[in-house]
Amino acid sequence: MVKIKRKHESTLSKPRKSESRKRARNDGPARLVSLDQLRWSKVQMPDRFDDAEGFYGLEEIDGVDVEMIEGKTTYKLLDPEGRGKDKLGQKEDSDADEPFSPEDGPEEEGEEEWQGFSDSPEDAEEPTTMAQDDTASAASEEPAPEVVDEPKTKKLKQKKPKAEKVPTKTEGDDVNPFALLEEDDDVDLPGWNSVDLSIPTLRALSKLSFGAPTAIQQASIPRILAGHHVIGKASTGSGKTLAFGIPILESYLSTEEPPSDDNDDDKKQQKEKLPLALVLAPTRELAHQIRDHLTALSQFAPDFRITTLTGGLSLQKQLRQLENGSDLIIATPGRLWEIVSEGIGWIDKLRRGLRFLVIDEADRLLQEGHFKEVEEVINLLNKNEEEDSDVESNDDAPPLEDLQQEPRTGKKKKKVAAKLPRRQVLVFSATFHKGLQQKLAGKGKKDWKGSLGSGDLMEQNESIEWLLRRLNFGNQTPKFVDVNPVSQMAENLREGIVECGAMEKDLYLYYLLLRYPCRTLVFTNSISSVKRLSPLLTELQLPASPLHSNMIQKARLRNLERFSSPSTPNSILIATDVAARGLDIKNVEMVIHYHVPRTADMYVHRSGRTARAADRGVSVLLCAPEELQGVRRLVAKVHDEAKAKDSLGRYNIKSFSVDRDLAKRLKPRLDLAKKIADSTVEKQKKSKEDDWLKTAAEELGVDYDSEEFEKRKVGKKGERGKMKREKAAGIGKDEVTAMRRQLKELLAKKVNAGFSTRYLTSGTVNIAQALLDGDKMHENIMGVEKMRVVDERM
Ligand SMILES: Nc1ncnc2c1ncn2[C@@H]1O[C@H](COP(=O)(O)OP(=O)(O)OP(=O)(O)O)[C@@H](O)[C@H]1O
Repeated sequence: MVKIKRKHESTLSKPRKSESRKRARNDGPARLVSLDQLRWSKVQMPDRFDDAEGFYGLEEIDGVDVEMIEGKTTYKLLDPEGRGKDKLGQKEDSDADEPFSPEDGPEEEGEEEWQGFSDSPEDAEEPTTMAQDDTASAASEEPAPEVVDEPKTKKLKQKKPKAEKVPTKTEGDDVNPFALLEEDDDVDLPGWNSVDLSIPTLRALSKLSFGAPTAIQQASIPRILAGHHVIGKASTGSGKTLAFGIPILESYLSTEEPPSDDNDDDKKQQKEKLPLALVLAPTRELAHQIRDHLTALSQFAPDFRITTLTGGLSLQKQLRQLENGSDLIIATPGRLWEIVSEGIGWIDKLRRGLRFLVIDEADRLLQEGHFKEVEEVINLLNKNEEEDSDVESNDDAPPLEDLQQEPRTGKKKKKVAAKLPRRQVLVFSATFHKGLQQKLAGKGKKDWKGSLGSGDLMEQNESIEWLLRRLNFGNQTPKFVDVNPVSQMAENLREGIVECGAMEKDLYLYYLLLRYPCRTLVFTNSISSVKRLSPLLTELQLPASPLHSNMIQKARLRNLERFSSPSTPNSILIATDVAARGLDIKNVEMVIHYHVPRTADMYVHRSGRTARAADRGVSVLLCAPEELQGVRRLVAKVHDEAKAKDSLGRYNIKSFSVDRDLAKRLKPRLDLAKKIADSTVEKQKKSKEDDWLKTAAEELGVDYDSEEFEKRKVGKKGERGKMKREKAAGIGKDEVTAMRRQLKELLAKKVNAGFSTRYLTSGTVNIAQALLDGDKMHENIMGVEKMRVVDERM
């Protein structure tokens, strides 16, 4: 069998569908046909194949045998099981773009790979149809940027009843029409009355026990539903994901059309599955978390399909999910760029389909190598958009507060908006630098657009201003919604420092983890510190796992899962800033900054992994004396300075009290554990290095002499460090076993001599209070559960 390609010529017109179908019905499984009778399909060129050199218009055909009969070339259509009758002229919905599906057609190269791997439940998603709506929700055009400093409590118009999602594959014709009405009665969420939502969304919110919107949700959702671009700022853990997730789901529900019996091919073509929304997230973990969050939100919209596109997991599988149809795509910029730059037709589909572009953790998206990819993706989406980015104007449009969502009737809505953007851009973060905030709030001298200027991009590559300039807001000024204009920190967070020498950080970290056992996230500034601390704490029998960007993706996700598991309430995650943004892990009670964060924003985001939603939490900075001034400055930036300064004008960050005697008694354990951990790490490193060098030497055909190599390395890394590493790596197996035995004995001995357990009480522990009040509060800080740990190890 061959695959034939031909260059498109108008004379080689394809047979009309009805004609070819007729022929198919009359013919047998394998037939001789003329060239024009074959079902040619257009060869799709990669999206980024800019200079096609005449290749556009190329057509191809599969499943054809070529035979020479009496000097003439004849084409024989292969149809092994006679099923080609349908295939010849009539495409089936599920394989709309493929001449033969892998199941139906002859085996093709690469088919196995295409079947994908099943390492995630996403595989199970089934394709369904989705109708697109060209109109956006109603809104008025307001020239000045609207700023919402306080959450608006003003009630919008009374909620109108909405049509329930039309049942599709799981619910048959014999569904009890009253069942859905009965279920509606279950939704009693008066807290959400101010936001006009459909029944499936309300039911999910009720199931999730979200009785009322958070401030950012209350302020943003009506504006997004009304069709505006929104830039949203709210503290960490305040529910920003649903602030954009709810309007996306509402938009989907309002445009979803009931399945029709219509078999007409052309109409089916019109119902092409296009993605409705794209969320860009800076890290893979965050992308997966957003998916989980929005999957829970859309649990009563079973046909709402979410696809995550993240690096480290199978590209083929993600592509297959995209092909199956996706309403919402959640992507990291790298993987998205990989797909759109090499894939076929995706840029076009995104351009035509997207009604929402969400930039989550906007400022971070521009850091750490994402800059170029974000720029490219935005440029591609913007292409050809500038001219037609707004829908028609309607000067009579009502003001925002009077706007009301159309009832979810499942039918297309009336176009009543004034210059509504065709695609809404939603930008969210907990941190926007103060200058920009002022500009967005219209308090600066220039308006936000004018002031962004056109400076050197490379100088501004970490600036959200650059991003805002690049995003296509069309003629609409985005609404800036800021629900915490003064302090950037979460309300229930207690912050403080533990002062210690730079070389004592390991000791005080161990002290804190042992003294206040709870789910704790420890942040460091480097991967090497994560790699060192994680085995060290493991040797000390603490449940610690590492997380950094050099780990393979599956290990990253596994460690996160382990850290979040309810069965390990005192788990510890040692992480770089890859875990600083967006991660929403239940019951993280303490965040420890082993290294002082490099920026104030990073301090906000790291600390924001605790004290989320209504929970409380504590953020502890391990701070060497020489770091103190910098820390004061850093912390001052994220608080209301006027209130936070002491009489000397310094930001008054609390010093947590620690029992230094007790800490000192922990030192022998720590020193021994360090020796063991260092030896293991160095041995692993050496063996990896040796392996790598041996392989490289083999490939180059040279001899590898590890001693010779070491000699050369010394000059670079320093004699002392080298000797230390060598010593650690040189510790024999027996010695390590002996040290482990010794450590076990030390860990079994109590070090809290003089510390009476009779005061220990059960109940909830307020670690922040305990840290603030110091050791006199021992009796209040450790519950029975915690006492068990303390008894064993202190
Ligand atoms: N209306 C609500 N009522 C109660 N809890 C909510 C509500 N909305 C969201 N939450 C919960 O609040 C927590 C934080 O939400 P989310 O992760 O969206 O915060 P965020 O503002 O995006 O935080 P970050 O800035 O750290 O990314 C989640 O556990 C979420 O389930």
